[in-house]
Amino acid sequence: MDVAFTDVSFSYGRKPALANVTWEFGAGVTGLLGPNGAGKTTLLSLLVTLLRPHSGRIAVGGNGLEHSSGRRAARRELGFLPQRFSLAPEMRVHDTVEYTAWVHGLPGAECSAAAERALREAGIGELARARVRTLSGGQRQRLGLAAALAHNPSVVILDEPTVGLDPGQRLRMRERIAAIGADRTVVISSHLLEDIEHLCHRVGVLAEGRLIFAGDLQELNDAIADADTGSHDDSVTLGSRFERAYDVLIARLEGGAG
Ligand SMILES: Nc1ncnc2c1ncn2[C@@H]1O[C@H](COP(=O)(O)OP(=O)(O)OP(=O)(O)O)[C@@H](O)[C@H]1O
Repeated sequence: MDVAFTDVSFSYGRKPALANVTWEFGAGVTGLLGPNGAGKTTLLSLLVTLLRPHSGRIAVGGNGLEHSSGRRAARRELGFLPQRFSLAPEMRVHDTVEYTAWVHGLPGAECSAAAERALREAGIGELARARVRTLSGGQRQRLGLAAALAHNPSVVILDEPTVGLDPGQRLRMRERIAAIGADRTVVISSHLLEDIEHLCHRVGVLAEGRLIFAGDLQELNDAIADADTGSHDDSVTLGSRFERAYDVLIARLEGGAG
């Protein structure tokens, strides 16, 4: 299912957070990169209809979010894992996701099976009977992912899903996201390139509310290599070069765009 932003702007009061963003992506895993404060959460919040653009248009599978009927139709297709979410510690894992499926409007008789499917997809099927309070940080995060998948959405939005995870948990989360992206549209935000370079073939880069790059990973790699050292040294990870080259990259891409 395709997602399209057309000339979208948003401000918090008088403070601009997104300016004239035009960006489209479809099936597979798309990365949204940018430093803290770049506008990633704002862009994702607009996509999941928590915020409304001040100008421009967003469409999910052809449903324009400017109309209430379009927002209703889009919400059925959207699953969201926010950066921060709370869980009821005494609830069991399965019941947590079953409840989320019900909140999303699934018929009561289908919610238990939907929870089982979502937990399997998130890679924590074996924890269905566990109490939430007994889960590790990585397991909690995958429970959040299962909750986002409870109503089997076509578009899955993950806001910094690997923040605070140790390397092993990060890897398991990455594997689940890759599998989920095999037959859905997934967008994942991060301020680090490390996960994105393993997961995404398409990338958008936000800086100070503007989309300064949209393209495939190879194009980004080339732009970073040029900005960083002027050479293409494959022995250094793209992530570490991205960190070093970020300011130069922004200046070059802005220069190129202007
Ligand atoms: N509720 C709010 N009220 C006022 N300003 C806000 C609010 N939320 C975000 N901002 C500002 O809007 C800009 C974009 O913030 P946003 O959270 O979208 O960025 P981000 O890229 O997701 O950053 P982070 O990685 O730190 O979450 C920042 O300058 C931020 O300070």
